[in-house]
Amino acid sequence: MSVIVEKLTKRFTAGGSPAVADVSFEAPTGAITTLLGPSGAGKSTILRLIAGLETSDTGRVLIDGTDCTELPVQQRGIGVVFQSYALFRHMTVRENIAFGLSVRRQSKAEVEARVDEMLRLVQLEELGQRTPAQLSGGQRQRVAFARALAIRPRLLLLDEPFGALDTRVRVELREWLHELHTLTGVTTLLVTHDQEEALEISQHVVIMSEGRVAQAGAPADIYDRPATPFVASFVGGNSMLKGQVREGRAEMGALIVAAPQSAREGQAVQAFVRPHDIKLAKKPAGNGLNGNAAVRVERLKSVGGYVKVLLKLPNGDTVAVEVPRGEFEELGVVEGDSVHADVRSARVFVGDFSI
Ligand SMILES: Nc1ncnc2c1ncn2[C@@H]1O[C@H](COP(=O)(O)OP(=O)(O)OP(=O)(O)O)[C@@H](O)[C@H]1O
Repeated sequence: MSVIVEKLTKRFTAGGSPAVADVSFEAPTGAITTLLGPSGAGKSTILRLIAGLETSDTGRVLIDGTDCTELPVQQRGIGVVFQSYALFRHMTVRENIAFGLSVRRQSKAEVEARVDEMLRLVQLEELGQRTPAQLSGGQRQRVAFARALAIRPRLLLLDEPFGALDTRVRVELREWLHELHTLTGVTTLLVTHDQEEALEISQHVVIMSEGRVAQAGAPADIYDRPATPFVASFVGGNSMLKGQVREGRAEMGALIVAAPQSAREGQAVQAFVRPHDIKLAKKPAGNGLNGNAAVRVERLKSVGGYVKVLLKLPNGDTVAVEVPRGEFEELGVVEGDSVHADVRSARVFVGDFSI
């Protein structure tokens, strides 16, 4: 069941700036689509508009080709999981999962069978008689998924479902959700502000900024070809460098990369460089445009299998580089040293821009 959002606009205060402004996108059938963006970008509001929990000022929501804009929440066939567990505290896990089913007038045996199936699906077969207070945060969230999926929704909406959990559980559950989705195949729309989660888990990403869609596409597309300075600054951990076009090249202090073909002499540029796209060497490499750029190692930080190197350019700009630990040891530099930096690739934007 695909979801098509057409020109949705929502203002919470008359005359104020819209929380969602003329938003259109498609969430493809059977895929996980992520709405990714900073806080206040309008992600949750879009999800609530699709669920029918808010009414839009203008625009339409089509689920599998049917206009659902006016349809009451219960008739949309949607399962929702929020960040806060929203489980009933006085009910057992089984009762929580059965909740939506009982309302649908199914026989007791049918309900019990479906609850068993859901408990197996979320791997909590042993915990059906516990109450939410007797579960860990991760387990509670799995119950919330079981409850949302029990009604056989045609669409699953997830609003920061792992937002309240610690990093380790969050990463585990991300993998778990991926497997769950492979088993169920339910069209899913996930709201997150965590780009790693978005890039890892989804087949389609919609980047939001200030109530609007900044870019939509496959995760690799967005990562490799950010369409605007905002997207480049938000995704990929890029460092941003300012500079100018000179002789067909974008010069940012000591670092130089090829300028886009449309660039004219003297134009301002903004270059976004990913942390693994700078090659460091003790001696000038001489094979890149800027193989001889000497820059200062400002700070070093070892993080697991790689080392984060913060470089300071002669113009005062800083650039973050990630070097695999083995490579770093061969490089043999300490804070305060000078190294030669070669930018292997950068995304360059020319002209007037704002982030
Ligand atoms: N019920 C409401 N009443 C008034 N303003 C609201 C309401 N809900 C959201 N907003 C405003 O709409 C804008 C978008 O909020 P929304 O929660 O959709 O953003 P978000 O991208 O999901 O952010 P977050 O990640 O922080 O949840 C914000 O400026 C927010 O303050």
